Amino acid sequence: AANGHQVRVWSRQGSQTLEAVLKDVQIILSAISMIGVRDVASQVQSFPLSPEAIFVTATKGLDPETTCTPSQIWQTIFPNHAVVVLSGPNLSKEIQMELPAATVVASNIPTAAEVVQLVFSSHRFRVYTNPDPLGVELGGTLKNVIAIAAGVCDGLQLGTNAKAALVTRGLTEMVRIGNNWGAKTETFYGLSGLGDLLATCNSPLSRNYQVGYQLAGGKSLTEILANLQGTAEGVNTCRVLMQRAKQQNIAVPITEQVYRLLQGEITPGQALDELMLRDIKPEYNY
Ligand SMILES: NC(=O)c1ccc[n+]([C@@H]2O[C@H](COP(=O)([O-])OP(=O)(O)OC[C@H]3O[C@@H](n4cnc5c(N)ncnc54)[C@H](O)[C@@H]3O)[C@@H](O)[C@H]2O)c1
Ligand SMILES: O=P(O)(O)OC[C@H](O)CO
Repeated sequence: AANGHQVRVWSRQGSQTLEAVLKDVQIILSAISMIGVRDVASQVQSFPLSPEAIFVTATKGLDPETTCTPSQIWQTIFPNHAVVVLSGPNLSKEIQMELPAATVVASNIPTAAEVVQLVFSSHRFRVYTNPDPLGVELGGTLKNVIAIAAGVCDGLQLGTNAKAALVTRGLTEMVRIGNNWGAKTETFYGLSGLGDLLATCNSPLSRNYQVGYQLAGGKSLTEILANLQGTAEGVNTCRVLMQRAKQQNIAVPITEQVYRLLQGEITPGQALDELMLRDIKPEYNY
């Protein structure tokens, strides 16, 4: 809107119908929580759309039923439309305050990503294109689980060394999962991977970080989620990821401890011991 584009907003709480909002639009940006993506995408399917309409997805989650990413859901339902992933270190409260930020847009159709780059770029929002939509989407999604662990680390006051080790090994875990999925390694070292990991693992504005921090403070997950403003996607992502890691035989030690903590099977202290006492090994398998 700040760039002079005409913008219409739809939400379940609003007065306008989804059909009216979508009439003749060129870009459809979805920032729905993962839990609602399939349902809303199916509703959109029943409305007439411009054949050139581009879908942009900002959701950072995984479908519990299929382990699909949000863009995969949109692309399956709209095979003839371009789908662009938008993801990066973009804590919404800071964006709202017009603080400077950068992000990444990625699509299998490069021209669609370039259109979205142009539409969203401003003097306060720097947008880069990237040719690896899966890697960009997984960066924003997988870091939420590590952000929960980072919140626990800070909540337990484990220190700067521990946090650096956790975030670095967290990135290695993200790369391992991403590679298994078919994403490119270098994408995870960019804004949508390392960039978003740094933002969420170091900010109390991150809901995922807050979940971890408050778990370390002794609150139950139910209590934390009941009082949280907005969605902490990492809780669902962690469960879906554990399912996929087991199926694909991927080593995900940090995700596994976050999962057991969220399930109430272990305490934050026990999760720490489990990670520290794992078998010693080389840093990388070259
Ligand atoms: N807030 C951020 O900083 C930020 C930044 C980038 C990306 N994201 C991602 O964007 C998504 C939304 O984040 P948010 O902060 O706006 O979360 P939020 O919880 O504040 O808002 C989510 C919205 O989705 C709606 N919704 C949920 N289920 C729905 C359904 N079945 N049908 C229609 N609407 C439904 C909710 O009503 C709500 O308006 C998440 O996946 C998040 O990871 C958030
Ligand atoms: O509040 P969180 O933890 O969902 O993080 C928000 C965004 O993903 C930050 O880029």
